[in-house]
Amino acid sequence: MSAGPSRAGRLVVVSNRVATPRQIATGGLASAMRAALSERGGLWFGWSGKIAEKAELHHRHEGGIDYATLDLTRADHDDYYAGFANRALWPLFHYRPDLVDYRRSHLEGYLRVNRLFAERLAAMLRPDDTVWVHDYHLIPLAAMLRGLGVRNRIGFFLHIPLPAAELLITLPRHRELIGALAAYDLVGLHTARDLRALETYFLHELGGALRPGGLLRAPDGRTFRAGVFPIGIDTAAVAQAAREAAALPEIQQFKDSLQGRALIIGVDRLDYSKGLPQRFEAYAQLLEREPALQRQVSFLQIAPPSRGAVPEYRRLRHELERSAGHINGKYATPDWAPIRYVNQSFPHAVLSGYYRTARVGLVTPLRDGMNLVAKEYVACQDPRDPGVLVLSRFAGAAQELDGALLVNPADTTEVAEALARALAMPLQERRKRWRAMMDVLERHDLGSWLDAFLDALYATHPARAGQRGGVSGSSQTRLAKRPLEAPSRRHE
Ligand SMILES: O=P(O)(O)OC[C@H]1O[C@H](O[C@H]2O[C@H](CO)[C@@H](O)[C@H](O)[C@H]2O)[C@H](O)[C@@H](O)[C@@H]1O
Ligand SMILES: O=c1ccn([C@@H]2O[C@H](COP(=O)(O)OP(=O)(O)O)[C@@H](O)[C@H]2O)c(=O)[nH]1
Repeated sequence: MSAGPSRAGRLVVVSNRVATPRQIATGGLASAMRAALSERGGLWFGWSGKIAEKAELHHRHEGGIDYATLDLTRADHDDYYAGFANRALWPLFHYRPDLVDYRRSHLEGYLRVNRLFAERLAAMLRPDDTVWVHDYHLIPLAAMLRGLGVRNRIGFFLHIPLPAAELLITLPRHRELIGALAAYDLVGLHTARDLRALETYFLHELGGALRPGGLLRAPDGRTFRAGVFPIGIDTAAVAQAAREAAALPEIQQFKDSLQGRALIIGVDRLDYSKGLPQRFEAYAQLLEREPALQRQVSFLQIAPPSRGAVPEYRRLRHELERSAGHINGKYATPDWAPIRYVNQSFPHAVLSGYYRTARVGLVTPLRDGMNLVAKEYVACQDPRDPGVLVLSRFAGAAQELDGALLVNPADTTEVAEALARALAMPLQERRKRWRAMMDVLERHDLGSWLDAFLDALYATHPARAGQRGGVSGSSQTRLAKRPLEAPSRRHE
């Protein structure tokens, strides 16, 4: 626990995805915030995950956390979540402008839901609450809260990459959207590259200024702090779970099924940002280049379906089914299947056993904000006989885990070579690389991430009323009102 600035009042976390204690949290944000809040208590506000006739608010208290979750109507879900958030912001921020499907009706829905969140949340806030908003679904939330008169400290954390300004400017109305970040007191990002992108954008696109001490100044005079806070995992707890997992019957059975073969593991939501088709191709190349490895290795890819309402995700699912079928058809023998491709999610207790069993953790996203799977894989290893992490240089985690074999995921030959090297790596080198990574994970765990962000947030002065161009002014009004006044065109 930090000895930083005083933390009086309640912590209110706001995120689109909320994970209650009994759900499997497939997604790093939900895993991390659940761990964070269960330690400190507080209120978690967000989408209930349900679609209903009207936006009803549900309250419950469980595991020391107060949950307030809101249902979404079908139209709100489709425009805000499956639409603007996941067909415009997600692909653009992951450097896939080719996949952006921008529609004005989606942006309107996005703003409508942000306003709904702001109104419902404002009614629940106490004067000394500190609000922590998460991710790209809710960028304009603080601007809208300020417009409703909320003066509390409000922080924001972006869990995904922030792309270079050249890409951001392709988003219609980017100035109002990205400019709305100035309504927060603190904006946190995973890497220095993301922070550079934010500073460059504010400087060159918005005409703002950089001020000493990590302060950014918007053209209307508002200032806010921005900083790099790489998210961590609960390293000690994850390592402990992995030690205990060996006793689970499903892990025993799984190990038996390998019949002594070396395991390569991948664990990812079924998302095009994770580079799965390229990963399958790299594995096929490995089998082709190193025939001696055939029947000696097994690749387990866990890929729980994600965002099935978005067509690009459905297409990816079909593509991977074809690819896994093709590779198995080409190389399998009656008693060996090269790929075990599983569209199912597993609780952390079981996953940690799979991670520990694997000789290689294969984490090759084309872009990723952080990638907690990479960190979990390392934390789950047996220190006496650790596996090797093969990691994309485009995951935020690569900035910290330099004991991994770093690869360009688009270069499938390079990935195949890294796999061969990982499988053949002597014990001494494996130990050295693992120790270097584990040191980082022990020093910068989930608790220290929370402390660092919250200390920085509590150290800000939420004297919003005194600032020129308060958010109840220009940018909030433009953002919230104009699209809602535009005629609703559902099928552009
Ligand atoms: O809520 P979903 O649409 O089901 O998606 C799951 C989450 O995916 C993204 O996670 C990100 O956060 C991780 C933790 O910081 C990070 O390691 C990872 O690189 C990111 O992709 C998304 O940002 C979350 O909002 C989603 O809940
Ligand atoms: O079957 C699964 C698959 C994934 N996860 C968790 O989902 C998170 C994925 O986070 P990551 O940052 O790697 O990527 P994201 O899905 O958030 O983009 C990790 O904590 C995984 O352990 C899980 O609990 N069960």
